[in-house]
Amino acid sequence: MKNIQLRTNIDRLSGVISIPGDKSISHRAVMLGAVANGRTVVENFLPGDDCLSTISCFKKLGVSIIQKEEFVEIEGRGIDGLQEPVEILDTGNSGTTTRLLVGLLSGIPLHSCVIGDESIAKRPMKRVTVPLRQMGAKIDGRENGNFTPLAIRGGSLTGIDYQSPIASAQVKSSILLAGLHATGTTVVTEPHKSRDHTERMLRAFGCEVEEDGFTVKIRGGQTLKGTHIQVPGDISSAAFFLVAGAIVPNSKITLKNVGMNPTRTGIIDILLKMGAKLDIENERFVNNEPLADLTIQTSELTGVQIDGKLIPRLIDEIPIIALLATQAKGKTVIKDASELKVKETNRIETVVGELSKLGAVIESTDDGMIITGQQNKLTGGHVNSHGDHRIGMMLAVAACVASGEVTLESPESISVSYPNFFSHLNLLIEGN
Ligand SMILES: O=C(O)C1=C[C@@H](OP(=O)(O)O)[C@@H](O)[C@H](O)C1
Ligand SMILES: C=C(OP(=O)(O)O)C(=O)O
Repeated sequence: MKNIQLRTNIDRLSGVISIPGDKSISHRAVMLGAVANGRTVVENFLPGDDCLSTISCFKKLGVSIIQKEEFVEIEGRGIDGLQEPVEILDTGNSGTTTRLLVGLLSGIPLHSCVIGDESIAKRPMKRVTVPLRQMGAKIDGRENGNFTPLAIRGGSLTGIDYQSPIASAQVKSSILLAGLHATGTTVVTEPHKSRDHTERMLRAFGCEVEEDGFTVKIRGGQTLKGTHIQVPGDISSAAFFLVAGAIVPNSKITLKNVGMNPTRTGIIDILLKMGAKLDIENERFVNNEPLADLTIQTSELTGVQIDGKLIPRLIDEIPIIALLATQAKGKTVIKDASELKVKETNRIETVVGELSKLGAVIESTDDGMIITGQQNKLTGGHVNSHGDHRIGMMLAVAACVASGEVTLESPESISVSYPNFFSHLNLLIEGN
């Protein structure tokens, strides 16, 4: 897509929007639905490019998946029912699809080949191929299985007790999905708790999963029963408008149906700690996942320190938190976030580089960044998403508080997780 001119110098955001489905939960609904017995219906599925890549891979594995306007219907083939794919499984830009799929396929006696786009080809896969090989999976790939394309010959796995060196839901979920097909029990322990959507959804499909602190256990050989899933709105998508509402003058916006899983609500903790005027209403549960409606207003903000166990609870929100910090009083220091270097882009580099172009005072560190809030408008500039959806959306929100013209290169990446992002932003600018 061509460069676009972003809307700048916005004097007010107002209105109500319903946040689209959670990306992590949408992926898992398709994956678990595919290996369940019977039909699974998924409401509020996120039709973002990443989740469409998951659907396309499972269709190639012989699963019938019908996408309708209101829901997605998956005819489960049972735990042993996936077909050997004739074609290569293309996971596009999605790390979640790649790592969870490789875990699931490791346990099934099929040969398959998994490939993604240029960004996926640079993202480390050893974090899953090492434990999966310990379980008995035969996986080949560039640099001894660290990079795609990966060739998998699955089957005959044995449960392991794995201490993960990183808090990563993709690592944990990949091993748990392999563990479904392994003999004995598979145990994963993390240094901090990562998002637990896989555990919650396995239970919604009738599986037993034990949790004790940062340890999760699954017994192999369990069957899944097709179910009805209602996907909550994605808090990682809501984060862009939470920040926009807090920093654009004269704003008050309500975001409906936001997933409030405590492993994901680090952004809420940070907004409140920085002094944001945020109301949480209508709290409820759907399919073992908490939801709420959030109202945010223009706020006086103060810088904070963000580190340690908070990092996995807001890892995908760090680009937009960096923007938030540019509009706060004082310094914000983000530490312990070197995982940012292995996302769709090196997000320490892309956040610091792109926000600097708009006049922000921000510097990178080895494992994070330091932002000195200016409390005045950003400048104009020519910025680039670098093919990273979260960088693209962060820059579109940055433009709202920029005084000059802002041009965005590679805006198309935004459809990876939020295809109707610009229509929602325009609705709030026009005041719906
Ligand atoms: O499991 C998931 O759905 C995800 C886990 C996180 O990655 P890591 O597991 O690499 O931390 C996150 O950054 C990603 O957007 C989605
Ligand atoms: C890191 C992300 O996703 P994934 O790892 O699935 O590509 C993200 O959505 O910010």
